[in-house]
Amino acid sequence: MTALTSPSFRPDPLSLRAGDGASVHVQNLTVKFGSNTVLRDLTLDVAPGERVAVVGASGGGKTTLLRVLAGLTPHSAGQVQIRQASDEARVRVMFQEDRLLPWLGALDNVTLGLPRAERNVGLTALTGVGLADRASTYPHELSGGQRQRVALARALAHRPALLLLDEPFGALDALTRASMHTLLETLLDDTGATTLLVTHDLDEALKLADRVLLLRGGEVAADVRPAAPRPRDRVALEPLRQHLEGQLL
Ligand SMILES: Nc1ncnc2c1ncn2[C@@H]1O[C@H](COP(=O)(O)OP(=O)(O)OP(=O)(O)O)[C@@H](O)[C@H]1O
Repeated sequence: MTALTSPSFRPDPLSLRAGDGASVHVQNLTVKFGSNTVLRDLTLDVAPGERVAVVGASGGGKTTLLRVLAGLTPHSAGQVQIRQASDEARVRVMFQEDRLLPWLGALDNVTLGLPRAERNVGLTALTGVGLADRASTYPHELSGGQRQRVALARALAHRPALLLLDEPFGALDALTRASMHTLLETLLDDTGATTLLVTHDLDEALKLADRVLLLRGGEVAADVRPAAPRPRDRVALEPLRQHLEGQLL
């Protein structure tokens, strides 16, 4: 029985905090689709609260890694453990498409699947993404950026210990994406969730992550930690960006 589901539990309406972020332990992970080996003997440890960006050429296995962590894709060999010290680790995924239900308003989309006792967190999350005044607005009445903010609120309202983001801003224009970066940084500081972000955008990776993992041929080709503190200065990161870019080609 987790503390979150006990009848006496009253979530703090001002907090989206996940508790401790989850730790992720992946050992000798292999994923094959038929004769295609997509992840090959991959070993990875992620510490609680760490933010990892996963980059790499198209088809390199980034989404597959995320889907294995989310329990959506079975693995062929190896071990995957997701642990949270104080609770059962909750895992949420956010995709490039918002995947909102068109017949539900924003708040109902955010609270869908939440236990009744936790529904008030939905409004906190919607407030966190700046859309409290659009609670009853339907997805088709929102812009693409606003829909992704609702999708982010939905992920955060579940207070995940592990947040998996698969190209969440890939379909947004550059300005909206930049404002989503700022928003995500603030919200992640609030939640403490361990985060894996799959992205094609090296600048996004270097701006948001504590650690950048480059996948190539189903293996970890680079695992680097930008030394600069956040918020990061683009100029200071340029040598590291060029180094990673060289390995992406
Ligand atoms: N369900 C599946 N069945 C068969 N093959 C699959 C399946 N899912 C992924 N693959 C294959 O696995 C490989 C890796 O795909 P994956 O989506 O993980 O790569 P990616 O690095 O996320 O690529 P992109 O950057 O283009 O999104 C590809 O060759 C893809 O065709």
